Amino acid sequence: MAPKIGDSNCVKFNNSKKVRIIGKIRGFSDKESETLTQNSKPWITVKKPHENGASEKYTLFLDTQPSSHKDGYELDYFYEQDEEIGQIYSREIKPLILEAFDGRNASIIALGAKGSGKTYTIQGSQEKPGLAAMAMSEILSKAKELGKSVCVSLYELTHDNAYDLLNPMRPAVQVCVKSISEFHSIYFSQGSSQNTQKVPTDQPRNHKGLMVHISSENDELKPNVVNKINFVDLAGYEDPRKSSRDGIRDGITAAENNRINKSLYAILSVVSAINANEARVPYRESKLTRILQDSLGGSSHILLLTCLNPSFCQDSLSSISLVSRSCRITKQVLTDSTNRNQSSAKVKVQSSLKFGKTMSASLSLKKQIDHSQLLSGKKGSCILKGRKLFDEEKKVHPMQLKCQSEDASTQKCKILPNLALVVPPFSLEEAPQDKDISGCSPLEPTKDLNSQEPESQSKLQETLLPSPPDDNATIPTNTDDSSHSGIYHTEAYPGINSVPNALLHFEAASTCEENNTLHKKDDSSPPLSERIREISNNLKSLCASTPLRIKMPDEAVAQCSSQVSYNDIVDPKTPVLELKTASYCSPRDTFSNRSSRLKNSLVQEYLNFLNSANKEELKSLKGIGEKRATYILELREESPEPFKDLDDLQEIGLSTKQIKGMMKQVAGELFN
Ligand SMILES: Nc1ncnc2c1ncn2[C@@H]1O[C@H](COP(=O)(O)OP(=O)(O)OP(=O)(O)O)[C@@H](O)[C@H]1O
Repeated sequence: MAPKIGDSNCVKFNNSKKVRIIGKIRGFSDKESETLTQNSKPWITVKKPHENGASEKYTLFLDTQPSSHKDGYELDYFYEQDEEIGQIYSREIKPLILEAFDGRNASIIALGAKGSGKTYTIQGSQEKPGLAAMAMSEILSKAKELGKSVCVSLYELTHDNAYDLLNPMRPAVQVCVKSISEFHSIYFSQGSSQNTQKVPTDQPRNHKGLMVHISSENDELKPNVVNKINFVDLAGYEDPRKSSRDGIRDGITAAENNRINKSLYAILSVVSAINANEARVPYRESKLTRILQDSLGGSSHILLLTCLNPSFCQDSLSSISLVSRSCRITKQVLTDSTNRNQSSAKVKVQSSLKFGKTMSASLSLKKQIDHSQLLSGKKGSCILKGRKLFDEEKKVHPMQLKCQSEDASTQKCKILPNLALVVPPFSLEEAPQDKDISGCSPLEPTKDLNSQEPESQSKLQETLLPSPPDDNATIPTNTDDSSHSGIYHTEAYPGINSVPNALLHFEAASTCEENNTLHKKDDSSPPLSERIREISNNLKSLCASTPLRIKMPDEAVAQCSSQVSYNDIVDPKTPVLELKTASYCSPRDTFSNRSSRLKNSLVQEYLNFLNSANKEELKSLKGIGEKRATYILELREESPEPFKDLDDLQEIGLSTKQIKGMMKQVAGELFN
């Protein structure tokens, strides 16, 4: 029986804490209980806050955790094996229901290794309902009391395509639910009853979501306001390196596993960015994060529930490691990323000056940085590392320098117009017009996409996906403004008509990106020397190519010359890309532009190599011996691509001088 709202042990979310990360070790199944011996020892030890000194966190210690995590994994709360789902419900979910009726969206996301109890906890069964079913009971009775209506959507993400479980072949379905028995018949009979359909897939691992829409169509004061609570049962995390020789594990190919893991990393990157209050939240990196966007960003609350297997499980260890990083970053990582933003802005200013333009930019940020603390203390460096591992986009692109904070009025943010020779990432609206910079034509979806994107999916996405004007901004959820509510009407968001196209474009781009990743992950990746040769050849073709020039809109350039205040900021505009074959560029300029591009691609190849090479290949590099190679593999276990820029090599104990030396050697090999 679900507890009633009003219990005293509810967790109180507040505005500054949008993300709460909890853990649950699942109970033994009957079969497991039979095989337990008296000598079976728990593999997880938990330190509660009062045993943890000043920390308010729970710390988990797991058997065989890597030395890089000897301090354990921090979580906001931890539910023991014998604690019931009802306890999680009363403490964690009830406050979110109250908030949803108050206008705040919420996402409850369960992740963990395969068999860690995610489905049991989120969905459960008719006999033992999970969190979603318990919540529905409460939501329905509260909706009745307040005269609101409740609809649900059930979807599944397979091969990164979204299917509506209520009818995968038709446009997205929202089914109005009036009673809990009606809900049970929909929810617990997925794929078997006439109400629900089997998704046309052979995929045993997929993400499943329940989206509950609470709308106030009968409410005269706030008509058409919709708020959402999402329950997401993510596919189980599986270490990408544990596939069998033929690349298949549990019926899943290595490529598919990478794709699934990529969407898990994407959701953690989003949570991590929101947790750190970062200006850019990478919603666009997976379809799931797009679907959940308006229930993750803005004032929404996120509850990340990490499910753990009761017996030793390497995948559980890896998943807690991934999650703990999103949890730890709040304070230190904000300063770290802030620091990066600042230095990145400085670099851009300097490079602009080099190009002879006058610019001014400054960032006034809420949190001040104690850089020495970050770099000196061991913990600091560990946190720095953790953040780096999730920092998908190290350099803040000036076009993305949009300050977002709870108290915007106290902040000053300046847009730094861009003169760097970097083509900015396109926004969804701009995508179709933009030149393709990734090597894939945005207007030509891949064959795979054509074959796997039936019209019904686009329609589903049209309904499920919010259509924010900008990937960089989180969507505010405001009960007083229907345009910000869960359901996006085309009148409110004129851009929504372009979503299916834009989505295709997004997919095409991400498919390319994925192909690159797969290429990187390929065990048979060529050794560094071969890659260097490849770069050398690329250089030749690069030299033969047409120079790219980026033209700034006049008004933006004009703004550069004077100080810009927060209020003056105009929406950044994508610079016009011009292909000028006839324009004059001095040979020296051409040479330095091209050699700096060559340098960048060489560095990138080197990092790719570090992110994918095996131990022996790593040891063939100058400065990397047995110990460092092992540590690199350990880092890769925690994150698929731990090295995103050269500074990250400091994590493996290399000094700036050593890193330079390594790169010189690599570059020198080009001429051997
Ligand atoms: N608290 C619990 N008590 C007893 N049995 C449990 C508990 N939680 C999960 N189980 C059992 O453990 C098994 C795995 O659980 P479940 O299917 O929920 O895992 P999962 O994480 O969703 O797995 P997958 O990633 O494969 O979907 C099931 O047989 C389930 O009944």
